[in-house]
Formats: sequence, structure tokens, C-alpha cells
Amino acid sequence: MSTEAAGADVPGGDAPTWPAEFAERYRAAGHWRGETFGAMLRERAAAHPDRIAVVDPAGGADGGRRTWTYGELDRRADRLAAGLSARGIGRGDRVVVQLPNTAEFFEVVFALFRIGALPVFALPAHRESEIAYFCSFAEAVAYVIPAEHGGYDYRTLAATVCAKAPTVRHVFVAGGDAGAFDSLADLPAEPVALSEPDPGDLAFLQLSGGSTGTPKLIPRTHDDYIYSLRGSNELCRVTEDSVYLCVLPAAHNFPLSSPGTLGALYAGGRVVLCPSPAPDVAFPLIEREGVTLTGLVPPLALVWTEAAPRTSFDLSSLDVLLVGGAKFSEEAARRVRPALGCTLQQVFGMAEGLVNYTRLDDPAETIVTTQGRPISPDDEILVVDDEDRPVPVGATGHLLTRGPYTIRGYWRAPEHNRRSFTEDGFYRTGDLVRLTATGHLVVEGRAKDQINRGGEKIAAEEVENHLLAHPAVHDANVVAEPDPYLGERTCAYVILRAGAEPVKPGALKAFVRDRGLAAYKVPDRVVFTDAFPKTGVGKVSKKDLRSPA
Ligand SMILES: O=C(O)c1cccc(O)c1O
Repeated sequence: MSTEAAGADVPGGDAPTWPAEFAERYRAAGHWRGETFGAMLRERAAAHPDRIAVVDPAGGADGGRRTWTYGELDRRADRLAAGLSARGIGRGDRVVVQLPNTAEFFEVVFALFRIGALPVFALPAHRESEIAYFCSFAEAVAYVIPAEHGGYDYRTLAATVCAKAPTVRHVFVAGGDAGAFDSLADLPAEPVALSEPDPGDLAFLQLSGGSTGTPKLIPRTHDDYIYSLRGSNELCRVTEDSVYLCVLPAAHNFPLSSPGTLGALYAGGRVVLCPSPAPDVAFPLIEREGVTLTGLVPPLALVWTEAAPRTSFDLSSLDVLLVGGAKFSEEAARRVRPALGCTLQQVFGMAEGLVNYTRLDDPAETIVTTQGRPISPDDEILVVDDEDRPVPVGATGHLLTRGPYTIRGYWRAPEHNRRSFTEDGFYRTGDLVRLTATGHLVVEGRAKDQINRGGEKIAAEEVENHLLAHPAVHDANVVAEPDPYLGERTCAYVILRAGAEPVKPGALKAFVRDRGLAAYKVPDRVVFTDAFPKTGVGKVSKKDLRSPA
């Protein structure tokens, strides 16, 4: 294994990795098989070059349907890899990829995999604050954007980011007018010989929902991630006949890997990119493309469940609906099969690794009342109290986990890693769970300071820091409050400076938005207060802020 790229457990490495005896065990068990993403696509393309890999319903030159076969995706990845190499992008380089659900996402990502460069998976919703941070922290050499998407001009964002992050030498624009930057379409070149990365090398950096002021980067290897895909495919029964509809942002870990687009491609199946999660966009695609499975966050699952009984589109090809990202209420879960005519599969996962699924043949009660069990027999689960002592089965405690596809540390974050991992390498998920007698996990809440806004994770501290930058703000605390649709929304409790100019809630929200924060992180509600409730030792009690009663 190349210790440099994988970040060995040695001083100077970018991130801790698995100790040798664990790596050996995971290899011996057949979990890590020495596959890489680049070789995976090459093999699939050789085995079935003419089978369709990717359907982009609006990606054609005329705005119509565009399809790429495995052969074409493979050729495109090779040609783009050659073009990117010619621009000096090489092994281990970081490239921030912020693309919507379009076919180019896969062309770019597989080209980077071929080079051994690391995509950093940003979301289309991210703005200057997040992107400038990812680019600077990751010392990214390039940044890939659409020209425009959802009425937003990413070229303007890129100009700001470049001014703040001097390591970014290239901005590549996929589709549309590249403006001052380079068009992705101009890059492809005659394929060149590139040496395959090692399966133990990092493949990409995924984003953490996090609970700290700055998002953390998650280093995933080819070996570990491909194992999670293979395991997911087995549990979700993904085969070459599967058609996965990618509704959520393609870069997010859930639609990427659980089993997601990469799982579908691994199986030789088909990926259909959904440009919008709205039923009037997704339902016609399900009918036309014969979609067999998809993944949704709970608020979208509610919308689909309500819309399905009234639709004139034929949804009968849909076998499995995965729901995850936030807790799905039992009542909503019960409505899935009657409304959509498919099997619900709950998934409780995290970009750091561990993914749990209800099994397709679990009893109906288990499927609606639990968040499933781990993919792997080698996923180790501990449920502990505040002192790290195991709680009895059935009691609620902190979820700790270690296993063949769960990271041993964040990228370049040694101090944070000391808090987020135990000495023997268990990841402290920050989730509160209980285990049922059948070994299924039930998510009961969370201990980390995070808001889960319909599946979008928001670190309270990150938003608080932006509020604190306002001249009239003395102190701020951001907490979750219940929302019937999102599950949770954000509420910012703010103490204004004595004698400061009066400021309205709307002005504070606008202030945060103007600082370049993704819109989903802007507080839904701002409440002014004179004091925060305190705990016994005088710390702010977020628990009491959450339930003012
Ligand atoms: O991050 C998540 O919320 C998530 C949910 C479901 C499945 C996953 O893989 C995830 O990473």
C-alpha cells in the first residue's frame, strides 16, 4: 500500500488507516479484494460495452435524453483522464467536484479515479463559505462546476473561490458557457497510459455532516468503499437488471453508495439521473426508464407517498424504496407499501462508513420500526454510556463502531480524531441508539451538536460562528426544533449586544446567507433572548433551549 496517499498511521500521514492486523483480516475474509474504481469500470466495459450505464434525461445537446453505454463512459473517462493529466493533475491531487445530477458527474469522477486524483465531493447547495474552505483546506488544484444550475451562476462563485484559495489552478466548467474558465468539453485527449492506483489508496474525500465549526473530510479507499458497495448490492438485491434512480444530489454518500449509483454500476446495472425530486419529474422517469430502486430522505418519501395514489404514471417497476438520512417515522413508513406498491428498506448510514439496512425479507414490523442492521459481519457495534461502558441490550446509548469500511480518522484532523475515535479505533458516531433482541438498531436521537434538517446535517457551531460575526450579536446558539415535514428545522437563539442597533430576524438570516453559506444552513427561525438556560456547571444547556418549557 502506498503509505503516502492512504495516509498511514504514522506521523506525517494525512489520516490514520487500519492497523495491519485488521487490514489482513479484512482481506482474508474477502471483504477487500484489491479492486479499484478505474479497473472496475474497465472490466464492466469489456464485459458489456453496449449496455447502458447512465441515462441523463436532459443531458442531450437539444436538452433531451442522453445515454452513455459502459463502453462510452469508459472511453470518456480515459480521454478526460488524459486531458486532466496534460493539465498537470496527478496522483493524490485533490479536485473539488460540485456538479448536479448530470452524466458529466460520472465522467469526471471516473477520470479522476483513473488518475488517482481525489474528488472532494461538494454539493450543489454549497456556497463560498463551504467551497472556499474545502479548496483551501484540501489544497485543491482544481474545481469542477456547472456553468449554471437551479438559477445560480457557479462561475461567479468560482471567481470568488479562486481569489480566496490560491492552490486552485484550474476551474473546469461542465456544460454551458465556460466564461473566463476552461470548458470541460475541450479537455478530452487521446488516452495515455496511467498506472492504476493501489486498492488501498484513497479514492476520494467525502464530506462529514459534522458538528464542528469547520466540516471534516472523510478519506475513503477503493478497497473499503467497494466493499460497502458489494455488501449493499447484496442486501438491496442490485443486479445487472437494476435501474437506480438518483434523486438526491449525486455526490452525497447515500445516493452514491447505498447502494446508489456506484453500486448500480458495480453490478452492471443502469443509473438514471433525476434532475429534480418532484413527483411530476421523477414519476414519469420511473415509468419511462423502468426504474427498480431509488433512495429518498424522509421528507421526500412523504411527498412521494402522498402523490403516488393520484398519479397517472405507472410506478409498478419500482421494487425497493430506500429511505434514510434522518429518522423515518413509523407512521410514514407504514404508508410506503400501500401508496407506492414497493418494499421499504430503511437505511441508516454515514459517510464515515457504517451503513445499516433493514433486510428485504425482514418482518414488516421490523422494516417499519427499526433502522436495520450493519452490512458486514465484521462491523463491530458498541452501545455505551457516557463513560464508554456498554449498556444492557435494549437500553439507549452512544453508538460506537469499527469495521472494514469505517474510517479510522478524518483527513488531516489529528486533534479532532482524538475526540471522535476511541483509542482502539472505534468511531464515535454521535448517534444515540438502542439494539433490539434481533440485533436491529433503532435510532433514538443524537448526542452530537448537529441539526438534521430532513437529511441535511447542519453543525450548530458552524452557523453560530457566522451569526457571531454580526456586529450586533453578542452570543448565539443554534438548536433543532420539530418540524412536521423536515423532522427538524433550525432555530437560532440570539443575544444582542447592549446598545447595538436594533436588528430584525430577517436581517440576521440575510447576513448569514450573504456570508456565502449554503441556504439550507440559514436558520429557519431567529429568536432574540436576554439569556441562555445554563447547566449545573454553567455551560449553555442546549437541551433546555430545545424544550423551552
Ligand atoms: O449520511 C447519511 O445520512 C447516509 C444515509 C444513508 C446511507 C448513507 O450511506 C449515508 O451516508
